[in-house]
Amino acid sequence: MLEQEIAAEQGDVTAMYERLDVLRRKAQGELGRVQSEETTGTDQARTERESFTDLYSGRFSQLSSVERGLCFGRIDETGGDRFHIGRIGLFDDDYNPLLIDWRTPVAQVFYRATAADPLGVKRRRHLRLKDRTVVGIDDDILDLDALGDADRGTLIGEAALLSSLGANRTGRMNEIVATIQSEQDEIIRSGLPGVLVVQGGPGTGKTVVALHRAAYLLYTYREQLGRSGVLVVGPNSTFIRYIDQVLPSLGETDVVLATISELFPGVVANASDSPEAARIKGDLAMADALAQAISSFRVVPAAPIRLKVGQQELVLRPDAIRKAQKGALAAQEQHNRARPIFVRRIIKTLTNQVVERIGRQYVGAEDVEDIQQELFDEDRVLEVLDQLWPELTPQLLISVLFSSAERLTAAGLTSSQRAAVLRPLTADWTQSDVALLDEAAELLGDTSGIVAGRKRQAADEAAAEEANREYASGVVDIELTAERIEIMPWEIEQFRDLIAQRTRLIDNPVTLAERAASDRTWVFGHVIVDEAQELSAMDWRMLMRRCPRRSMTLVGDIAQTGSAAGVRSWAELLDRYAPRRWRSTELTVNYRTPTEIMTIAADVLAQIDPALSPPTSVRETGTEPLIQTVPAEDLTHALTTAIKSERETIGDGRLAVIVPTSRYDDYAAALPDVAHTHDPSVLDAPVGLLDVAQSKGLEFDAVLIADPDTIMTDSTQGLSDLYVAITRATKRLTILKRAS
Ligand SMILES: Nc1ncnc2c1ncn2[C@@H]1O[C@H](COP(=O)(O)OP(=O)(O)OP(=O)(O)O)[C@@H](O)[C@H]1O
Repeated sequence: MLEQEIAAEQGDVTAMYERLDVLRRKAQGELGRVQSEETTGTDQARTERESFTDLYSGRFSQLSSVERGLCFGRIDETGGDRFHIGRIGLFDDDYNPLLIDWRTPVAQVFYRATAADPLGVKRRRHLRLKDRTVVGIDDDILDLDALGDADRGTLIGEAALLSSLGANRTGRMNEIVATIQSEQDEIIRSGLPGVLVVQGGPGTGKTVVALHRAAYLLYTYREQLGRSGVLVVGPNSTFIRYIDQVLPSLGETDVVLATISELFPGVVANASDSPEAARIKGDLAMADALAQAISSFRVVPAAPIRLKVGQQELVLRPDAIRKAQKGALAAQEQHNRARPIFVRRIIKTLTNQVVERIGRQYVGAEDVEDIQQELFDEDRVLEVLDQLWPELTPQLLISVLFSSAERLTAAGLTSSQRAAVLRPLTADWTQSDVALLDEAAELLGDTSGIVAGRKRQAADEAAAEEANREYASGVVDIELTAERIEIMPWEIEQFRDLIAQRTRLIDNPVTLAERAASDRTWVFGHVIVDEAQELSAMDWRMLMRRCPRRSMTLVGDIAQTGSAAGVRSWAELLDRYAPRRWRSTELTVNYRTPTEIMTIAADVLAQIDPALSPPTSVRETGTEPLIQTVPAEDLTHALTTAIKSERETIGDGRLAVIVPTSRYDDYAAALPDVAHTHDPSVLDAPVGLLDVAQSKGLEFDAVLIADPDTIMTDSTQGLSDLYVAITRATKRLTILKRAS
């Protein structure tokens, strides 16, 4: 019976792969033809060729990325219809569906139907393929009477799920289209508008669900999101590397993946703040402090300023300066934008003095303009203007502010706050500086040089845009009429854009993701934040600017908050930024950490907050965690021995050694043979040495925690840190405690 079923499935699957091969060959053939065609050598001909190349190579790589596990499911409806679900939609020559894309609305029942609520589905079938061969099928009969166990209602395709969860980790996150669970699917397909908060304990799939949601939204709202892109924010660069293959493997590339440290273009924020400095700099009070700091740069001197201009001595009195300042501020513009008003007023005051000296009756309107221009060009005048109202860049403001106790006082910081944040003028940027730079940019506005440059660029771009659109439309029409290209109806607009964009790219070679990443004022169509609990109030202020529509997905776990400046309550955060426009949901099943390890994690969680309960593990491994206490002086030796024995046990799996941040360098020196955090290969290496912050969001087959007591005392969030460390393991956990 089973063999017959497998043989029947094989017939369908073979037909799908044959269709895939046909489409691939077509795309490849078109690509080869376009590339080998002679062009007339003009810019336009080159543009046209590059656009065709992009179209066909994009299609070819999308068709290639779906080779593995092309089809993974089948739905049999009660009405008798049935269809296969897979990574991509495929049709035969008569447009009959061979395979339905997992993101389409029809595919939804595959993930949602449960025994309790079958949604018109009689049977859900999971197919397992090895290369192009069907090697297994696994059926859920969604008939309540037959199943008779309502508790099994939420988990689907257990065999398929459990076999994927038990597999060794590769060091990179994988997509999970074949085994998305019902509670996860609801989140993935939740509508685009508003803020969706996904709270969930460790290993509940928050990250993987957020990434599949990005792929779903880009597919479903392509028109809207294709132009604005999606921003995915993760906790650190190792994590970004860990997830960066998931979206491309789902065929999506219009996504910017970044850490908070990377959100101010041009700034690389590699240094770290002390927890106290991070807390102060992350507090919302910094927004006012920066506004005050900026106003302290606008100076009204106590005594008149005397300026020697040519042969004359001009005088700027404090009350004239005050008046000019007041007048400029009345315009309610940002600091740099209001400066020209101040400058004009001061120049006018000085011009009047010159005119008075000459005698008003001898000076005509043109002479007045000349005098003004001369004053503008006078170095001494510019110097005074810069003292009274300097043009400021965000970088200058923040570096000067944090290196000057006097300016910090003017900004309203207390003496203990000043002591925590004061640093040298040339100190490296830290992660908490980024939101402050962004805030400063908002308060300061562009400098005059940037404004002039932007105006020029906008005018050039508008002219080029118009020409491009016209040209692109012409090319598409000619090509279609001459039947030189085969283009699907839904690709026509995209192709027109591609040509228009390509023409532009001759001067300006950037993709949407690159443009978005390099523009501080870029507005994203959707923003996804992972480990959202770690962001400070100032980080949120910055992120909200990137998404004024408030279409966001925030995934996180308050119990895992490691940052002293992090989120304590989603309601508190979102009632401020998206009142009545946010909704929250929870993931409750832990797919990563087995029951045996979660029992230990649960004890730590109870100490964080007795009201919290850990997610339920789907798996047991039968292997209890090992907890050993060793004398302090033997810790490194015990660690080396444990690493060796764990490596032997897990074979080609991955091992993480998680150590206290304060002792990281000591352990790094003692363990030269394991990959360290800043080593780009840390994810691929068999053993990686990490502290808790760097292990956030990652997972490993085995985890070795050294000196948990120091992890707990290293930070005010020590218990949460330990909870994070314990829950990184998919199979084995060893804890080496230091004897006191
Ligand atoms: N439906 C699923 N099918 C297969 N694997 C899944 C599924 N859901 C989650 N997983 C796997 O479970 C593991 C944990 O998922 P993920 O990292 O997204 O959890 P998380 O909630 O972000 O965890 P943490 O908060 O601890 O970082 C990953 O290996 C993920 O691929």
